[in-house]
Amino acid sequence: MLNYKRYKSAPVVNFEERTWPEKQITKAPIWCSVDLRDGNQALIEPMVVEEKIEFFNLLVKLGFKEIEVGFPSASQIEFDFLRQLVDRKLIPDDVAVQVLVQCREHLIERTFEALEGVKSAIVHIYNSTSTLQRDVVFGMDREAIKEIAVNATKLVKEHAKSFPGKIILEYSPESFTGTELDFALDICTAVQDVWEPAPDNKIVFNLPSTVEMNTPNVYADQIEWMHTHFKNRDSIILSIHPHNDRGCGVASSELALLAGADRVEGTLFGNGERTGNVDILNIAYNMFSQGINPELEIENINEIIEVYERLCKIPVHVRHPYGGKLVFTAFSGSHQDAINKGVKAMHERKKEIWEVPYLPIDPADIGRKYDPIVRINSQSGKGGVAFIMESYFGFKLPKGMHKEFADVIQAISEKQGEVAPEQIMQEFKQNYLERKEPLHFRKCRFEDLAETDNPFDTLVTVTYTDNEVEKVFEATGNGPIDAVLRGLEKELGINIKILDYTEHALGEGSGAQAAAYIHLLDKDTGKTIFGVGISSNITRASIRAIFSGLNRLKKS
Ligand SMILES: CC(=O)SCCNC(=O)CCNC(=O)[C@H](O)C(C)(C)COP(=O)(O)OP(=O)(O)OC[C@H]1O[C@@H](n2cnc3c(N)ncnc32)[C@H](O)[C@@H]1OP(=O)(O)O
Ligand SMILES: CC(C)C(=O)C(=O)O
Ligand SMILES: [Mg+2]
Repeated sequence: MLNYKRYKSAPVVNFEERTWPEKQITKAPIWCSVDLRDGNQALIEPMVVEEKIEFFNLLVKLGFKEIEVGFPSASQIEFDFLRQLVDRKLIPDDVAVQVLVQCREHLIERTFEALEGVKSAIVHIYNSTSTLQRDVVFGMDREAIKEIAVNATKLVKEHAKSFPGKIILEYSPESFTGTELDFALDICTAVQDVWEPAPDNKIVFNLPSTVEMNTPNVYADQIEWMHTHFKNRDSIILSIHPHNDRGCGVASSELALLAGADRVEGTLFGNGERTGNVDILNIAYNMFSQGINPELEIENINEIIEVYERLCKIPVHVRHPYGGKLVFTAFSGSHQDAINKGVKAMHERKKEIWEVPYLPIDPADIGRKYDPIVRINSQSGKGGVAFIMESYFGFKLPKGMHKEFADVIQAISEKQGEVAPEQIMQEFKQNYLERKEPLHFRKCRFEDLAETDNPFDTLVTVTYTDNEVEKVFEATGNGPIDAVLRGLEKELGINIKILDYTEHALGEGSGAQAAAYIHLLDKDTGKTIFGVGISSNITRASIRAIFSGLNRLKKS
């Protein structure tokens, strides 16, 4: 049995004035990527300078205006990376680079050396404020911890005065979620008093869930409490920095945005310490799926995945929201059926708003138009097979035929597992289009009897082979299909009724083929079956469909 008694529940916030449960997200926050710092510091093999540069360029391309580029005082490689960005003029004018540093004098000095030549920088200082870390890491009381933050703020302020570019201060009471709220506010206020921000020169207070310790509603309460208790709130950018220890990083972020946060720090696909930082793409695509502009250029997720996987050397999980290989694919029958109907309804009703069951967004909108929406295995059903036939090959099987053909595919999938679209098409050809034994239609001549005394309007002369023996017959009927069928009934001594007939063009243009589907009833046995034919001539396609159906009847 699990020894759960070793653990205690994290405290909740007694904050009845909360308003976040009533709110809705309506606009994108300020995004700050921490891939090159928090993400990078958690990699088995941290990125080398050239890799960081490629990642930085990707972040710029995606539209990030604030990018934490590293911890330049921590190592030469981190220092050199920032120098490369500056020396190679890789930082666009509208992008602020952010640098992290502990509240320690020599590290702050080294950080400013690294920043030389930067036009706009966010200097991000942090110290841990949680009860646990005050006790076991620092062995200090609240006042001493506060002094660390205040002294560092003074130092940054001194450096900022003589710095030629713009410096914004970001302060993180690290381990905020394990910190008493009154102390978090007290330490932020002390920093605020030293820095003296103003509405046109805001300070960033970043309230991290360094370790996710509770349910997202508790984080939201903590954020709203701070949001409503900060003084001079209009001089503050309230930033969040959720981690994902409980797997709720995205939910925590979304509730924290409702609770008053202005800014989100996170990473692509949630890379970062332990279970990761919050996945910014996930939040952004969630917004997009609700009709909100996420204000990031993320319409080509495949390109993002390619760069991310190559540089971080971490694969995106197949079930990862939006990015995973399987997240837009349905294997199961009822899902496939609903998707098939939903996609059809979208086209037929020319709907502007995307509404397809089981697909929260159109994969094509984020560059995943070649992803299979439907894959066929033994859990699949007739809707899925019909969807493959239409979306891959253009065959709009009549509804009554879905089960007949799905049964053919089901038998195969039960033996071999997944059946690829090409194999489904192959089976369709073998079972319908190329069904030429024992009867093989060769050619047909038509004569119009409309101006004659004949009660029928069409005379056909059909050449076919029966078990490879060539035969010819003449027959009359109302239209070519009726005439051919009457002739075949006589020739073969059978009684056939046409239950249904449909046809459609298979492609654009005059050279396009047509497909004809015929549903036949054998009146003697009561058996029904479909036949399918294709040709550039629709009458020929229909006659082929009759022969296909009769061959299938004979076989069955
Ligand atoms: C939640 C986060 O992700 S925070 C960011 C974490 N990222 C990193 O740490 C990556 C880069 N860090 C490093 O390379 C190193 O830690 C360095 C170079 C910055 C500092 O290295 P060192 O000084 O050798 O070691 P270390 O980080 O262990 O320093 C610990 C000392 O700093 C103190 N300290 C730790 N964090 C802070 C802080 N934010 N502000 C002030 N002091 C701090 C500790 O209490 C400890 O003090 P002690 O020596 O009196 O016990
Ligand atoms: C440096 C801080 C903001 C951090 O990464 C965290 O608390 O997770
Ligand atoms: Mg972090």
